[in-house]
Amino acid sequence: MTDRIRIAVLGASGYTGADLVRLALTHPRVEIAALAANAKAGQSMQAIWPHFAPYKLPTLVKPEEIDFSTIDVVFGCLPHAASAELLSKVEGPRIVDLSADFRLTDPAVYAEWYGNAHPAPALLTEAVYGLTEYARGLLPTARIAACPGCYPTAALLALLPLVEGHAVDASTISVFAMSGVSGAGRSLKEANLFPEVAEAVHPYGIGKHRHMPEIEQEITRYAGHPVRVGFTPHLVPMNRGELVTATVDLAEGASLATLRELLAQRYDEEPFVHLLPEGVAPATRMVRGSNHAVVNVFADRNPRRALVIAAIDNLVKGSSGQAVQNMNLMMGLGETLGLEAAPLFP
Ligand SMILES: NC(=O)C1=CN([C@@H]2O[C@H](COP(=O)(O)OP(=O)(O)OC[C@H]3O[C@@H](n4cnc5c(N)ncnc54)[C@H](OP(=O)(O)O)[C@@H]3O)[C@@H](O)[C@H]2O)C=CC1
Ligand SMILES: CC(=O)N[C@@H](CCC(=O)OP(=O)(O)O)C(=O)O
Repeated sequence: MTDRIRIAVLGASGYTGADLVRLALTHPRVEIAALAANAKAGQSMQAIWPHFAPYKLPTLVKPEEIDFSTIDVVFGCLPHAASAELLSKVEGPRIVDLSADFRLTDPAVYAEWYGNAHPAPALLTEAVYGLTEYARGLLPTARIAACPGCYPTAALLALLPLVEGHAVDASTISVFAMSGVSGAGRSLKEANLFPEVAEAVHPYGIGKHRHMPEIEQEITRYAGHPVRVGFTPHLVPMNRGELVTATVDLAEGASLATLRELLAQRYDEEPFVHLLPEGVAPATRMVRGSNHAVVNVFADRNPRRALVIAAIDNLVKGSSGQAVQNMNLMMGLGETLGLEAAPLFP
């Protein structure tokens, strides 16, 4: 009997799957028991990921070839819809899903924004929205952790303390966001080729990005009334990293100092979320390759408004790192295990 948690990673040939494997390799309590892919099943990890050459890893198989009765935790690093479809057949192990399939509590909202009926609506009640810092009480007993999208992770970490503290008018939130190209996954898309993304910034999903209902769902939960948010993502020519700048009106009686105090109170004890010193702007370079998030608040030219900025690595705190953090809590392990690596700089 091993004291190691046996994990299976579905989608290990994709970007989040690979970063999950990278983190799992140095996690003191994890054994990588099975790795799955789709088209790349049958290949070795080293064949498709040269950076894993020094490591011994299981060969990629199809998900249905895995004996899930030998697995403790399954990570779903799969496209939405395929994820819920496959995970609905997995019985026994705890599930940490990185796709969007279990984030939205209302399957009708999911269908509206994702363009397909939810493949497993009955499982939604078993899922906890896994923004770790706000889900600690629920994760130990949850069967499914629905890891937030990368943009919602950054936006919510910046905004929830202020919304929870009623220091801002949540109905005025507008989020300008930027992501590195790995955020779009590893599949070949013309729009993500080097000549298309290099030396350019592309806004996309303008006025209708699928992370809007996700951010709104969580802001609404903490505001206590329905909220609509503005959200405009941009693709920027870097591999990994994500930065969000939220503009918001101050609530009556609140000041910039109130916002700073709320962020300080909420994050002072957090291992992975940090309020930077006054005047220091969050930047993606500060968190690259790590599970850390950095946030800060600034005065706007309009004295009734404020700017809240957050930076994360989309492949770590924005996906695989947060997924490991959630697994640690689900399995009763120390929350920071396997996630202590400092950011890579420069
Ligand atoms: N990239 C990011 O920054 C973030 C991504 N996410 C979410 O995480 C999930 C994975 O994203 P990412 O790693 O970027 O995606 P990739 O496109 O890089 O990888 C997708 C993976 O899923 C596998 N796959 C695709 N279809 C099937 C199927 N029908 N059956 C089994 N395996 C399948 C692919 O296998 P093969 O290579 O063999 O085709 C590949 O391993 C997505 O839902 C994404 O939205 C969440 C937060 C951040
Ligand atoms: C740059 C880029 O394309 N990013 C992705 C978001 C990645 C992510 O977090 O998406 P999920 O909700 O699928 O998990 C997008 O805008 O759709």
